[in-house]
Amino acid sequence: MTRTARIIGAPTDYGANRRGVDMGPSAIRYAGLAAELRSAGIDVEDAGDLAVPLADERDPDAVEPSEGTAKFVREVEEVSTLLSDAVATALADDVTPVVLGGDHSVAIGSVGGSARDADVGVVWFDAHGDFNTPTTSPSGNVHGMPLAAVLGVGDFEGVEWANARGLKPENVALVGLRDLDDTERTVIRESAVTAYTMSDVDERGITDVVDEALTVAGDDTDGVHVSFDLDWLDPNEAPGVGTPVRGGASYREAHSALEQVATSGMLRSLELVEVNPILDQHNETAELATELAASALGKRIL
Ligand SMILES: NC(=[NH2+])NCCC[C@H](N)C(=O)O
Ligand SMILES: [Mn+2]
Repeated sequence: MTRTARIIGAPTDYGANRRGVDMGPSAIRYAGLAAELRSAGIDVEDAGDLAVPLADERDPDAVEPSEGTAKFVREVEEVSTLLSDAVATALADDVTPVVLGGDHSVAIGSVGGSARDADVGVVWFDAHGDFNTPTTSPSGNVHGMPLAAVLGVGDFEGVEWANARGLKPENVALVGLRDLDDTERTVIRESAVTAYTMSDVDERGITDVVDEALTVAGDDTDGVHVSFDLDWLDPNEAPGVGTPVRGGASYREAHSALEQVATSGMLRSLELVEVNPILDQHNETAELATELAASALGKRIL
């Protein structure tokens, strides 16, 4: 059966410190996402963009002290709720949600929607752990917190709009970490999630690591959500991201990892986040996102 992908744009940058990721969905569409997916034999629908509160009016000083150090948490809640509904609706319609960020805080909505009516595992490709809580975060930026949010860790315990119903930490695998904050490192160690650093990738090779990550995420679940932060790649490959870290995945490793995702047959929902067109060079990071989405959805060379 042909897979149908439904593109859902989440043009928000409320979770990031640098402006510009709100233009990610536009840049990825302009790079030819729909055509690329169709050429791979995938049917495509485009649900357009979510109505994100106007970012031009944002004022960090408007953040309530009672909201701790999580900046724009009310706006993030609003976007998460909209996105969670859109993702859950796509799955109910039997199509595969392909969410375009936006900063990585959008994962709160995508994982929430994907795990609303099913048990879901998550494979998280990222340079960072995104496991801070408002208390541990050095920046206050919610894009460094989405995994803690969906898992209900720390301050996020019992926060209904943030916690993903059908997700257990035992089914979460982080792949390719190379930049953790000190407290975040402790929180990850204490959690039941499985984390693979870039050193694990160096030692074991990408195939072995992703194979194990998919086993973790797929163990006794109804499917896997793939959260793909473009900053997982080396900045030489993906310069258009707000928080680049040297020593990332290569172009081939990224394709190979996502081809494995497709081959596993477990992909339930996908998101591509943190593309920042302002920092990009000639839209190459958006083009890369487009290609990688096709690999995750089953595009093959032969
Ligand atoms: N999705 C991302 N780009 N996250 C970057 C997080 C950076 C840092 N750990 C923070 O909490 O602020
Ligand atoms: Mn991230």
